[in-house]
Amino acid sequence: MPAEEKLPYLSDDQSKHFRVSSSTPYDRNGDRYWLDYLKINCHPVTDEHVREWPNKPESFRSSLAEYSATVHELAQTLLRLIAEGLGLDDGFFAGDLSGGSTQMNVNYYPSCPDPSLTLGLLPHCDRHLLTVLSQGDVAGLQARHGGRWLLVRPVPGAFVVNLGHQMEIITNGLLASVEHRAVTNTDAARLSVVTLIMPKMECRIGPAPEMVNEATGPAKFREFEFSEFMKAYSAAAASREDVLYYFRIHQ
Ligand SMILES: O=C(O)CCC(=O)C(=O)O
Ligand SMILES: [Fe+2]
Repeated sequence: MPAEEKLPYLSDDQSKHFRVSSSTPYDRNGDRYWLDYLKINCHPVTDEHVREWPNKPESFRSSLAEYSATVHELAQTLLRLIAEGLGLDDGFFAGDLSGGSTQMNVNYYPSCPDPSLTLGLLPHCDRHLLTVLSQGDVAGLQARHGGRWLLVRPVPGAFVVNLGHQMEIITNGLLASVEHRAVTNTDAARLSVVTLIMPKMECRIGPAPEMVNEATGPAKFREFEFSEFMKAYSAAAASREDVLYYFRIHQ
C-alpha cells in the first residue's frame, strides 16, 4: 500500500479496530524501538470491525477473516489439550477465559543499520492467555531462559505458541509465561503475525482451585478482574515483574 493510503490508519487510539503505529505501545522512559506495527481487532469478526479494515487489496478482508478464524480454532484445540494435560476439564479455558475480543499484531521490523543501539520489541511477557505467532523465515524472536536470551529459530510453516501471564496465574505458576523480545538485523526486514487469545475484560481470574496443590504450593496470586490486569500492564510498561507485583500474594 502506498504511504498516502496507509496514512488514515495511523493512530494511537486503542479503541480503533485497525490502526498503524510505530516504536512500541508501552512507554519505558521514552525509549524508541525499531518497529512499525498494525493492531487489528479480528475475532469475533463483526460488521463494525470489518468496516474499519482496509479493502485494498480486494481480498484483504476475506483473507484476514479466514486466517483469524483458523488460528482461533487452532488455539481452542491447543487450550483443550493443555487443559487435559493439566488434569482439568477439557473445556476449562473455553468461554470467558479465551472468549474476549481477539487482537492481532502485525509487527514489521525494518532492517536496522546498527542493531546494537535498539531492540525491535522490548522484553515482556504477553498479557493475555495464549499467543499464536508466525515469524516467517527471518530470525529475531528471543526467549529468556536461565538468565540468557535464546534465539527462537524460525521453522518453515510452524507457529510459535507462547503462554501469556494469565496461563501462569491460572496454573499457579506451573506453566510459566516466558519473557521474550525481538531483535533486529542489518540484512533483512522481519515480519511477525501475532494472534492474541484474550479473556473477556470482565472475566474473574486467579489460580484455579485444582491448580493449588502439593506441586504448586499455596496460591501465589490473588483473584482479579482481567480489565484490572490490562491497566496494571500498561502502567508497568509490560515489565514482567513490575506487572506481576500487583497480583502476587506477598507472604
Ligand atoms: O516479533 C516477534 O517475534 C515477537 C512479537 C511479540 O512478542 C508480540 O507481538 O507480543
Ligand atoms: Fe509478545
